[in-house]
Amino acid sequence: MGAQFERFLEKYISAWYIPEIKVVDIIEIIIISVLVYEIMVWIKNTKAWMLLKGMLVLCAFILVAAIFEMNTILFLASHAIDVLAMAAVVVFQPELRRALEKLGEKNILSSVVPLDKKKESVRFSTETIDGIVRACFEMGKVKTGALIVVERAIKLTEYESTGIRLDCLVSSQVLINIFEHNTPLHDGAIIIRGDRIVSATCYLPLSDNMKLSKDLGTRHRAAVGMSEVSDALIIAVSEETGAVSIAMGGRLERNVRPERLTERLLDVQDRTVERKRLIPWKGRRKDERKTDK
Ligand SMILES: Nc1ncnc2c1ncn2[C@@H]1O[C@H](COP(=O)(O)OP(=O)(O)OP(=O)(O)O)[C@@H](O)[C@H]1O
Repeated sequence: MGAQFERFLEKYISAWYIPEIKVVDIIEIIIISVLVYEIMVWIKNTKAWMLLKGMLVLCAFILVAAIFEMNTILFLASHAIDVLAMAAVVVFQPELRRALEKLGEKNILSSVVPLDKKKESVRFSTETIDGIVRACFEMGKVKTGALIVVERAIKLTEYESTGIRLDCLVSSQVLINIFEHNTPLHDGAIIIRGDRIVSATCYLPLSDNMKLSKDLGTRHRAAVGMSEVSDALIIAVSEETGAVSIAMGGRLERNVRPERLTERLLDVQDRTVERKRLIPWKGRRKDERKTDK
Protein backbone atom coordinates (compact mmCIF):
# COMPACT_ATOMS: atom_id res chain seq x y z
CA MET A 1 0.00 0.00 0.00
CA GLY A 2 2.82 2.38 1.03
CA ALA A 3 4.82 1.48 -2.04
CA GLN A 4 1.77 1.99 -4.27
CA PHE A 5 1.18 5.40 -2.77
CA GLU A 6 4.82 6.30 -3.26
CA ARG A 7 4.66 5.19 -6.89
CA PHE A 8 1.53 7.31 -7.37
CA LEU A 9 3.27 10.34 -5.87
CA GLU A 10 6.32 9.76 -7.99
CA LYS A 11 4.28 9.34 -11.16
CA TYR A 12 1.85 12.22 -10.82
CA ILE A 13 2.93 14.65 -8.13
CA SER A 14 6.73 14.85 -8.42
CA ALA A 15 6.47 15.92 -12.05
CA TRP A 16 4.20 18.83 -11.18
CA TYR A 17 5.55 22.25 -11.46
CA ILE A 18 4.10 24.37 -8.69
CA PRO A 19 5.17 27.95 -9.22
CA GLU A 20 5.78 30.24 -6.32
CA ILE A 21 2.71 32.46 -5.89
CA LYS A 22 3.33 36.01 -4.81
CA VAL A 23 0.83 38.64 -3.63
CA VAL A 24 1.31 40.47 -6.95
CA ASP A 25 0.20 37.32 -8.81
CA ILE A 26 -3.01 37.14 -6.78
CA ILE A 27 -3.72 40.83 -7.45
CA GLU A 28 -3.07 40.20 -11.14
CA ILE A 29 -5.52 37.26 -11.19
CA ILE A 30 -8.19 39.39 -9.49
CA ILE A 31 -7.70 42.27 -11.97
CA ILE A 32 -7.92 39.93 -14.97
CA SER A 33 -11.03 38.21 -13.54
CA VAL A 34 -12.77 41.57 -13.03
CA LEU A 35 -11.81 42.70 -16.55
CA VAL A 36 -13.09 39.46 -18.14
CA TYR A 37 -16.33 39.75 -16.11
CA GLU A 38 -16.84 43.37 -17.17
CA ILE A 39 -16.23 42.52 -20.83
CA MET A 40 -18.73 39.63 -20.59
CA VAL A 41 -21.37 41.91 -19.01
CA TRP A 42 -20.70 44.53 -21.69
CA ILE A 43 -21.12 41.95 -24.46
CA LYS A 44 -24.37 40.72 -22.87
CA ASN A 45 -25.82 44.24 -22.49
CA THR A 46 -25.07 45.57 -25.96
CA LYS A 47 -25.44 44.59 -29.59
CA ALA A 48 -22.00 42.95 -29.22
CA TRP A 49 -23.91 39.88 -27.95
CA MET A 50 -25.35 39.45 -31.45
CA LEU A 51 -21.90 40.00 -32.94
CA LEU A 52 -20.45 37.33 -30.69
CA LYS A 53 -23.12 34.87 -31.76
CA GLY A 54 -22.49 35.73 -35.41
CA MET A 55 -18.75 35.23 -34.91
CA LEU A 56 -19.32 31.82 -33.33
CA VAL A 57 -21.40 30.75 -36.34
CA LEU A 58 -18.67 32.08 -38.67
CA CYS A 59 -15.95 30.21 -36.71
CA ALA A 60 -17.97 27.00 -36.92
CA PHE A 61 -18.31 27.52 -40.67
CA ILE A 62 -14.55 28.11 -41.07
CA LEU A 63 -13.82 25.04 -38.96
CA VAL A 64 -15.98 22.91 -41.25
CA ALA A 65 -14.21 24.44 -44.26
CA ALA A 66 -10.82 23.60 -42.68
CA ILE A 67 -11.85 20.01 -41.92
CA PHE A 68 -12.96 19.45 -45.52
CA GLU A 69 -10.00 21.43 -46.90
CA MET A 70 -12.14 23.94 -48.79
CA ASN A 71 -9.20 26.08 -49.78
CA THR A 72 -11.05 28.90 -51.51
CA ILE A 73 -13.27 29.52 -48.48
CA LEU A 74 -10.22 29.41 -46.19
CA PHE A 75 -8.38 31.86 -48.46
CA LEU A 76 -11.35 34.26 -48.43
CA ALA A 77 -11.80 33.91 -44.65
CA SER A 78 -8.12 34.61 -43.94
CA HIS A 79 -8.24 37.79 -46.05
CA ALA A 80 -11.61 38.96 -44.69
CA ILE A 81 -10.61 38.87 -41.01
CA ASP A 82 -8.86 42.28 -41.02
CA VAL A 83 -11.77 43.91 -42.83
CA LEU A 84 -14.30 42.32 -40.45
CA ALA A 85 -12.34 43.50 -37.41
CA MET A 86 -12.36 47.07 -38.80
CA ALA A 87 -16.08 46.81 -39.60
CA ALA A 88 -16.84 45.63 -36.05
CA VAL A 89 -15.04 48.66 -34.58
CA VAL A 90 -17.02 51.01 -36.85
CA VAL A 91 -20.39 49.31 -36.18
CA PHE A 92 -19.84 49.19 -32.41
CA GLN A 93 -18.27 52.61 -32.10
CA PRO A 94 -21.10 53.99 -29.86
CA GLU A 95 -20.95 50.95 -27.56
CA LEU A 96 -17.14 51.06 -27.37
CA ARG A 97 -17.27 54.77 -26.57
CA ARG A 98 -19.87 54.20 -23.84
CA ALA A 99 -17.82 51.33 -22.40
CA LEU A 100 -14.75 53.56 -22.12
CA GLU A 101 -16.82 56.38 -20.65
CA LYS A 102 -18.26 53.93 -18.10
CA LEU A 103 -14.77 52.94 -16.98
CA GLY A 104 -14.37 56.32 -15.39
CA GLU A 105 -17.67 56.36 -13.55
CA LYS A 106 -18.25 52.73 -12.53
CA ASN A 107 -18.03 51.31 -9.06
CA ILE A 108 -16.56 47.96 -10.09
CA LEU A 109 -16.89 46.37 -6.65
CA SER A 110 -20.63 46.92 -6.39
CA SER A 111 -21.22 45.45 -9.83
CA VAL A 112 -19.21 42.31 -9.02
CA VAL A 113 -20.66 41.82 -5.55
CA PRO A 114 -24.39 42.56 -5.55
CA LEU A 115 -24.91 43.78 -2.01
CA ASP A 116 -28.66 44.11 -1.94
CA LYS A 117 -29.94 40.93 -3.55
CA LYS A 118 -33.58 41.41 -2.56
CA LYS A 119 -33.76 44.84 -4.16
CA GLU A 120 -31.98 43.50 -7.26
CA SER A 121 -34.64 40.88 -7.94
CA VAL A 122 -37.34 43.48 -8.67
CA ARG A 123 -36.79 45.87 -11.56
CA PHE A 124 -39.28 48.51 -10.42
CA SER A 125 -41.93 48.93 -7.76
CA THR A 126 -45.68 48.36 -7.98
CA GLU A 127 -46.15 52.14 -7.51
CA THR A 128 -44.23 52.66 -10.74
CA ILE A 129 -46.54 50.22 -12.55
CA ASP A 130 -49.60 52.00 -11.13
CA GLY A 131 -48.19 55.38 -12.12
CA ILE A 132 -47.45 54.29 -15.70
CA VAL A 133 -50.83 52.60 -16.22
CA ARG A 134 -52.81 55.48 -14.72
CA ALA A 135 -50.89 58.10 -16.73
CA CYS A 136 -51.24 56.20 -20.04
CA PHE A 137 -55.02 55.85 -19.77
CA GLU A 138 -55.50 59.39 -18.43
CA MET A 139 -53.51 60.67 -21.42
CA GLY A 140 -55.45 58.37 -23.74
CA LYS A 141 -58.75 59.84 -22.50
CA VAL A 142 -57.71 63.38 -23.44
CA LYS A 143 -55.76 62.26 -26.54
CA THR A 144 -52.33 63.29 -25.41
CA GLY A 145 -49.65 61.38 -27.34
CA ALA A 146 -46.93 59.63 -25.36
CA LEU A 147 -44.02 57.28 -25.91
CA ILE A 148 -42.63 55.47 -22.86
CA VAL A 149 -39.69 53.06 -22.93
CA VAL A 150 -39.34 50.73 -19.95
CA GLU A 151 -35.76 49.48 -19.88
CA ARG A 152 -35.05 45.85 -19.02
CA ALA A 153 -31.74 43.95 -19.15
CA ILE A 154 -30.27 45.72 -22.18
CA LYS A 155 -29.03 49.15 -21.17
CA LEU A 156 -30.37 51.96 -23.36
CA THR A 157 -27.65 54.50 -22.61
CA GLU A 158 -27.08 55.09 -26.33
CA TYR A 159 -30.71 56.26 -26.77
CA GLU A 160 -30.81 58.01 -23.41
CA SER A 161 -28.08 60.36 -24.60
CA THR A 162 -30.24 61.51 -27.56
CA GLY A 163 -32.61 63.22 -25.12
CA ILE A 164 -32.55 65.49 -22.10
CA ARG A 165 -31.25 63.77 -18.98
CA LEU A 166 -33.60 63.58 -16.03
CA ASP A 167 -33.50 61.85 -12.68
CA CYS A 168 -37.05 61.75 -11.48
CA LEU A 169 -39.22 59.23 -9.65
CA VAL A 170 -42.04 57.85 -11.82
CA SER A 171 -45.55 59.02 -10.94
CA SER A 172 -48.66 59.49 -13.03
CA GLN A 173 -48.59 63.24 -12.42
CA VAL A 174 -44.99 63.60 -13.66
CA LEU A 175 -45.68 61.47 -16.75
CA ILE A 176 -48.80 63.46 -17.65
CA ASN A 177 -46.88 66.66 -17.15
CA ILE A 178 -44.00 65.59 -19.38
CA PHE A 179 -46.26 64.73 -22.32
CA GLU A 180 -48.48 67.83 -21.98
CA HIS A 181 -48.69 69.59 -25.38
CA ASN A 182 -46.40 72.51 -26.01
CA THR A 183 -44.12 71.83 -23.06
CA PRO A 184 -40.35 71.49 -23.58
CA LEU A 185 -40.20 67.75 -22.81
CA HIS A 186 -43.32 66.46 -24.58
CA ASP A 187 -41.71 65.51 -27.90
CA GLY A 188 -40.04 62.13 -28.42
CA ALA A 189 -39.80 59.32 -25.90
CA ILE A 190 -38.98 59.02 -22.24
CA ILE A 191 -36.83 56.20 -20.86
CA ILE A 192 -37.64 54.63 -17.50
CA ARG A 193 -34.93 52.73 -15.67
CA GLY A 194 -36.11 51.06 -12.49
CA ASP A 195 -38.33 53.54 -10.67
CA ARG A 196 -36.85 56.62 -12.33
CA ILE A 197 -37.29 58.53 -15.54
CA VAL A 198 -33.72 58.93 -16.78
CA SER A 199 -34.28 60.82 -20.02
CA ALA A 200 -36.97 62.65 -22.02
CA THR A 201 -37.30 63.80 -25.66
CA CYS A 202 -35.30 60.74 -26.74
CA TYR A 203 -35.09 59.80 -30.39
CA LEU A 204 -35.79 56.12 -31.04
CA PRO A 205 -34.90 54.10 -34.15
CA LEU A 206 -37.78 53.70 -36.59
CA SER A 207 -38.83 50.22 -37.65
CA ASP A 208 -38.62 49.45 -41.35
CA ASN A 209 -41.08 46.59 -40.99
CA MET A 210 -43.21 46.75 -44.15
CA LYS A 211 -45.95 44.70 -42.52
CA LEU A 212 -46.81 47.40 -39.98
CA SER A 213 -50.24 48.84 -40.56
CA LYS A 214 -50.19 51.89 -42.82
CA ASP A 215 -52.42 53.85 -40.44
CA LEU A 216 -49.62 53.89 -37.89
CA GLY A 217 -47.39 56.93 -37.86
CA THR A 218 -43.85 57.51 -36.66
CA ARG A 219 -44.64 57.28 -32.93
CA HIS A 220 -45.74 53.67 -33.30
CA ARG A 221 -42.95 52.91 -35.78
CA ALA A 222 -40.45 54.25 -33.25
CA ALA A 223 -42.02 52.05 -30.54
CA VAL A 224 -41.67 48.94 -32.72
CA GLY A 225 -38.20 49.98 -33.91
CA MET A 226 -36.97 50.32 -30.33
CA SER A 227 -38.42 46.92 -29.45
CA GLU A 228 -36.54 45.37 -32.39
CA VAL A 229 -33.14 46.53 -31.17
CA SER A 230 -33.64 45.93 -27.45
CA ASP A 231 -35.59 43.86 -24.95
CA ALA A 232 -37.41 46.96 -23.63
CA LEU A 233 -41.17 47.26 -23.28
CA ILE A 234 -42.46 50.34 -25.08
CA ILE A 235 -45.83 51.96 -24.56
CA ALA A 236 -47.30 54.30 -27.15
CA VAL A 237 -50.36 56.43 -26.49
CA SER A 238 -51.94 57.64 -29.71
CA GLU A 239 -52.61 61.34 -30.04
CA GLU A 240 -55.16 60.59 -32.76
CA THR A 241 -57.25 57.87 -31.13
CA GLY A 242 -56.12 57.82 -27.50
CA ALA A 243 -55.43 54.07 -27.84
CA VAL A 244 -52.64 52.54 -25.77
CA SER A 245 -50.31 50.07 -27.52
CA ILE A 246 -47.43 47.93 -26.31
CA ALA A 247 -44.36 47.04 -28.38
CA MET A 248 -42.03 44.22 -27.43
CA GLY A 249 -39.71 42.00 -29.45
CA GLY A 250 -40.66 43.75 -32.70
CA ARG A 251 -44.39 43.16 -32.22
CA LEU A 252 -47.09 45.67 -31.53
CA GLU A 253 -50.12 44.85 -29.40
CA ARG A 254 -52.62 47.56 -30.20
CA ASN A 255 -55.41 49.10 -28.19
CA VAL A 256 -54.79 47.30 -24.90
CA ARG A 257 -56.86 47.67 -21.74
CA PRO A 258 -55.43 48.81 -18.36
CA GLU A 259 -55.44 45.22 -17.02
CA ARG A 260 -53.38 44.04 -19.99
CA LEU A 261 -50.82 46.83 -19.61
CA THR A 262 -50.53 46.04 -15.89
CA GLU A 263 -50.04 42.36 -16.72
CA ARG A 264 -47.26 43.10 -19.23
CA LEU A 265 -45.51 45.44 -16.78
CA LEU A 266 -45.75 42.83 -14.02
CA ASP A 267 -44.17 40.35 -16.46
CA VAL A 268 -41.09 42.52 -16.88
CA GLN A 269 -40.96 43.66 -13.27
CA ASP A 270 -39.27 40.54 -11.93
CA ARG A 271 -35.66 40.16 -13.03
CA THR A 272 -35.45 36.56 -11.82
CA VAL A 273 -38.02 35.35 -14.34
CA GLU A 274 -36.13 36.99 -17.19
CA ARG A 275 -37.34 35.54 -20.45
CA LYS A 276 -34.76 33.09 -21.82
CA ARG A 277 -35.20 34.38 -25.36
CA LEU A 278 -33.56 37.32 -27.04
CA ILE A 279 -36.58 37.45 -29.32
CA PRO A 280 -39.34 38.08 -26.80
CA TRP A 281 -42.96 37.06 -27.41
CA LYS A 282 -41.92 33.69 -28.81
CA GLY A 283 -43.90 32.05 -26.05
CA ARG A 284 -47.03 34.13 -26.50
CA ARG A 285 -50.45 32.73 -26.13
CA LYS A 286 -52.49 32.25 -29.30
CA ASP A 287 -54.92 35.05 -28.48
CA GLU A 288 -52.01 37.50 -28.14
CA ARG A 289 -50.96 36.93 -31.74
CA LYS A 290 -54.29 38.11 -33.08
CA THR A 291 -53.74 41.55 -31.57
CA ASP A 292 -50.54 42.26 -33.51
CA LYS A 293 -50.41 45.00 -36.10
N1 LIG B 1 -38.09 58.34 -33.88
C1 LIG B 1 -38.84 58.86 -32.91
N2 LIG B 1 -38.40 58.79 -31.65
C2 LIG B 1 -39.13 59.28 -30.62
N3 LIG B 1 -40.32 59.86 -30.79
C3 LIG B 1 -40.82 59.97 -32.02
C4 LIG B 1 -40.10 59.46 -33.14
N4 LIG B 1 -40.83 59.68 -34.25
C5 LIG B 1 -41.94 60.31 -33.82
N5 LIG B 1 -41.95 60.48 -32.50
C6 LIG B 1 -42.99 61.12 -31.68
O1 LIG B 1 -44.21 60.89 -32.32
C7 LIG B 1 -44.82 62.14 -32.67
C8 LIG B 1 -45.42 62.08 -34.05
O2 LIG B 1 -46.33 61.10 -34.06
P1 LIG B 1 -47.13 60.68 -35.40
O3 LIG B 1 -48.41 61.44 -35.41
O4 LIG B 1 -46.25 60.72 -36.58
O5 LIG B 1 -47.27 59.17 -35.02
P2 LIG B 1 -48.52 58.19 -34.88
O6 LIG B 1 -47.91 56.82 -34.75
O7 LIG B 1 -49.51 58.45 -35.97
O8 LIG B 1 -49.12 58.55 -33.48
P3 LIG B 1 -50.48 59.29 -33.12
O9 LIG B 1 -51.51 58.21 -33.19
O10 LIG B 1 -50.19 59.77 -31.75
O11 LIG B 1 -50.69 60.39 -34.14
C9 LIG B 1 -43.70 63.14 -32.65
O12 LIG B 1 -44.19 64.40 -32.30
C10 LIG B 1 -42.77 62.59 -31.62
O13 LIG B 1 -43.14 63.04 -30.32
